[in-house]
Amino acid sequence: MPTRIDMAKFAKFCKDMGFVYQSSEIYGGINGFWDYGPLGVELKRNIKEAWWQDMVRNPPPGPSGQEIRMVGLDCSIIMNPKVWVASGHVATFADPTRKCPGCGKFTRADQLWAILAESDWMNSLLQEFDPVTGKYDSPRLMKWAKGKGQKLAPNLALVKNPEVTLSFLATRVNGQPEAPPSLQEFTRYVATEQLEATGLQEPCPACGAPLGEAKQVSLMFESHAGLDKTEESKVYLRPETAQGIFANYRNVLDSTRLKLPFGIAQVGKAFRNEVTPRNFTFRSREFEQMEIEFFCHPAESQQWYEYWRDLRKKWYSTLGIQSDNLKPREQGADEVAFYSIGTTDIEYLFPFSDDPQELEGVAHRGAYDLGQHAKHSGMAEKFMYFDEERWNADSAGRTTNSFKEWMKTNPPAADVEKYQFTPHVIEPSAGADRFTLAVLCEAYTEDKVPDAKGNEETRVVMKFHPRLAPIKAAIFPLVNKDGMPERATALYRALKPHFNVFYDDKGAVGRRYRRQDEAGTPFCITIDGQTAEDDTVTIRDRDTLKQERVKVADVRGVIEKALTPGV
Ligand SMILES: Nc1ncnc2c1ncn2[C@@H]1O[C@H](COP(=O)(O)OP(=O)(O)OP(=O)(O)O)[C@@H](O)[C@H]1O
Repeated sequence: MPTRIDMAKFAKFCKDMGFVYQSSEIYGGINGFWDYGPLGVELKRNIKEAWWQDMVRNPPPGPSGQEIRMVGLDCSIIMNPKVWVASGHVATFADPTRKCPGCGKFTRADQLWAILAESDWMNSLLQEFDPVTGKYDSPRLMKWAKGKGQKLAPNLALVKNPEVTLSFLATRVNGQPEAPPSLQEFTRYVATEQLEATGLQEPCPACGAPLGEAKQVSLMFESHAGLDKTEESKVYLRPETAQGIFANYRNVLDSTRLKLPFGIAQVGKAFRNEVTPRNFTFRSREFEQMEIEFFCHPAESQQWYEYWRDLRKKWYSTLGIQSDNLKPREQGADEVAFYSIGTTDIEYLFPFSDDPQELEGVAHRGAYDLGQHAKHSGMAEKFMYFDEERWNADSAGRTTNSFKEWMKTNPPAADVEKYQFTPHVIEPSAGADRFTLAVLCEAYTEDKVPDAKGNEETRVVMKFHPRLAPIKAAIFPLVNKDGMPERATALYRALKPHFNVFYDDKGAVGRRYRRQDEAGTPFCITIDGQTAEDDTVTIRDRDTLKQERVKVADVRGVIEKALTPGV
């Protein structure tokens, strides 16, 4: 089984440091909602700003070296509900869900095994199981079944029929000559045996009672606009930012006079009434998306799909995500949406799961979305694109320069589609919170460093890419005398307009370094006795621990260099 991070422990670290807090914690919290603390808000802002800078303001050239034209939008969260009828969300944005007749809790049916693997009773059971050898000790599991198991999941097969379940596990787990089973497989063995031995349904993750049948349940959050709470006043909180872009496609074309291909980007909140919010912020009910709809000629759409798919994967690596942990996966025919010509999920190996999980989907959506809005709005002509440049360029051998006149000659449909068509759309759709979580997981490192006396000590260091680091530099006067605080304050004030910097004069310098390591600050700048003599300071690198003497006037340049985008 892969090494797993204890998400409860990790969430506590994130809380203690001020990265992420549970929403409304003083009232017991609310499932699926999170707040970002002082460090977290800077981290997430840096992520969104890096995305905007690299994808919207300065995307790399296209497949033939051409400039990429991108603009932004900021749409309302509540839109005319007809948008969501046209997009298909009202009818089909739902997940298969199973209700537990025992405790009344709902579970997402298509993720049941993964959810079961994370349940309290499974985690308690795992403590009796040796994940390194993949073996278990039958008497320990028997003791669990008769003790903790009775309390946590009295209906579980292992609790009801421990002898039968254990003999089954002996053949399937200990008897397995190949690799040890994954956590989900192990869970499945426990529950499969339950099915075979007792004829019960799969167990509820919360209480172990047999679950009911799967039913589709809508994920749309509903509200009402206006004081009358009627069917007519019903509105939805947007479940994605994309539809605001499609609904404004014509407005953007008219106000910017952009020509294909071009992209429209939006960053904003989305809401999904997820059946089983889980894995810290990974699956929340309120989250932020960073979405691009890239409109292009149908004949060129495949190359644009490949451009965005490759670029988006590369972007994560340039921000410090190790390539080995990034797993782009082309969706299979069984999972891809019916209108999609191709979809690649860029997945990340989060430490809470043995399977990679989606960070972003890059979808070739064909003409589906614009086609739907053309149909439902009754304004089909607004969604057709006339490619004037191509029409003018292809004038050779034509008797008229007027497209209207030419249409009267009944040209073949394939010829017409060269000039007038519904654009195809490539959609790279990323989650700002999911990437923030990936960045937090990837950055979290425990290493050994020498303490003040030269002894080895364990430090926690958040190895954020400098562009994403919440604090770029911390400034320390070595001691609070001999003019050092004044010089340190002057440097702090000089850097503050440019970067998020932090001034700390409390405690031993070693302690101050540790605090900044935990916050992921790439540079610690110390003003010491020598500063008064030659106007230099030391800059300590968070990762290498190397200290360099640098002229005060050069400090800003050192930080700026580390923040240069690298896509
Ligand atoms: N509940 C959620 N919490 C946090 N981020 C989310 C959530 N749902 C979607 N996202 C983010 O929005 C992106 C685009 O949304 P999309 O509709 O493609 O997700 P999805 O395929 O439904 O995701 P999943 O399969 O994980 O439910 C996802 O890749 C993810 O980063």
